[in-house]
Amino acid sequence: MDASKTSDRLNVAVIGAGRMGADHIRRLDTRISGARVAAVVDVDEARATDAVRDVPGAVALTDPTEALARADVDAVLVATPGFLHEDILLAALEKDMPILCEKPLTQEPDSSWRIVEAEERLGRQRIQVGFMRRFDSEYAALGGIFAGGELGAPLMLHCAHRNPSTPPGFTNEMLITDSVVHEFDVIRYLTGEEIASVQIRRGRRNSFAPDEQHDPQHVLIETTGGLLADVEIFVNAEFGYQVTTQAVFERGIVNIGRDRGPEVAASGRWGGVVTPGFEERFGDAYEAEVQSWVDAAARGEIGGPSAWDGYATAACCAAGVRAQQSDAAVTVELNTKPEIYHS
Ligand SMILES: NC(=O)C1=CN([C@@H]2O[C@H](COP(=O)(O)OP(=O)(O)OC[C@H]3O[C@@H](n4cnc5c(N)ncnc54)[C@H](O)[C@@H]3O)[C@@H](O)[C@H]2O)C=CC1
Ligand SMILES: O=C1[C@@H](O)[C@H](O)[C@@H](O)[C@H](O)[C@H]1O
Repeated sequence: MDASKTSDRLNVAVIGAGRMGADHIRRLDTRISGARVAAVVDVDEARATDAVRDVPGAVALTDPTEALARADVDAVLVATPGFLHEDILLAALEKDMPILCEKPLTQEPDSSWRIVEAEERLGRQRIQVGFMRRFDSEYAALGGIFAGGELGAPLMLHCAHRNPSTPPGFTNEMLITDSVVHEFDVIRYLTGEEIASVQIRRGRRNSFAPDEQHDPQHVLIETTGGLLADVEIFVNAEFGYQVTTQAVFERGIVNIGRDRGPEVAASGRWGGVVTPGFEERFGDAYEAEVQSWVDAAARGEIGGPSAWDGYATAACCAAGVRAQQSDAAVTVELNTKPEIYHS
């Protein structure tokens, strides 16, 4: 018998050792309890080898199916680009393994729905989607205010999502499918409502943005309960990384995500530090997300957003991509939620 299987630890294969995968590998190796990295898979062999160099007992592979077939692998963390998620997810579901899939679940509603159907055939939820904002302490506190009702009914949300720059190949559609997908998730999470429609206005364009992108864009969202939300998505903002939300309630306003930290007065100036990227802004949230997944896997459960959440946000993204073509609001089309996702 494989010795690692006799331990209580979850033996994780991380698929994709790029920016996010490498970060998750470090986290699993050093800060998460109850799990170990058993394998790292990357088509770029050197990258896989680099990633396991300091991880005791982990093997470097180039083929995801090889990892899934190993006796010392019993869970999968998917961190390849979104367009590759479907095949890996279907193969891991075949093995009935706990899966943490980086967002997006997949890039289109049809492929996301195929994942939901595969999980439904399995009869239980196995996939947790990496919408880490739900694990951020400020979003959680805001969620508590929504649920508690002490400020009355929520009326509006004003969101800003600013990235310093985009990697090569970041298309105009990806402003929605890769970035605003997070706002679709948190708006659903905070309100407990699905999103009914998406409208996009493209105003003045940042001349420093890559030619293929119209950056920034203004996304207008209405939930099924009539709450209005707006999102400024600005992905070449240069100055740093910023994700803010202002929630307007009947009896108060709540702001989250403003850069805080030590305010230093020195050399004739005062001020703080701008957050450079998502790793710094959401480091604690990623850690809580992965720990929640590991803990839930030991109980045969998932510990966060589900494949349904992945599907519903993919449907919002599809509406958003259509909305980029005109100024009209586009209705979000959703299939009926399967029984296994009703808690
Ligand atoms: N939750 C969050 O805040 C964030 C989530 N992400 C998500 O994480 C995922 C990965 O994004 P990044 O790390 O930024 O991408 P990346 O491009 O830095 O890394 C992707 C890695 O996957 C590898 N790869 C490509 N095809 C493969 C295959 N067939 N099998 C195995 N490995 C393969 C590449 O060689 C590369 O090392 C995406 O789904 C992205 O949306 C990314 C950034 C932040
Ligand atoms: O998920 C992420 C990236 O993939 C995406 O490109 C960024 O816009 C988000 O801020 C980050 O959290």
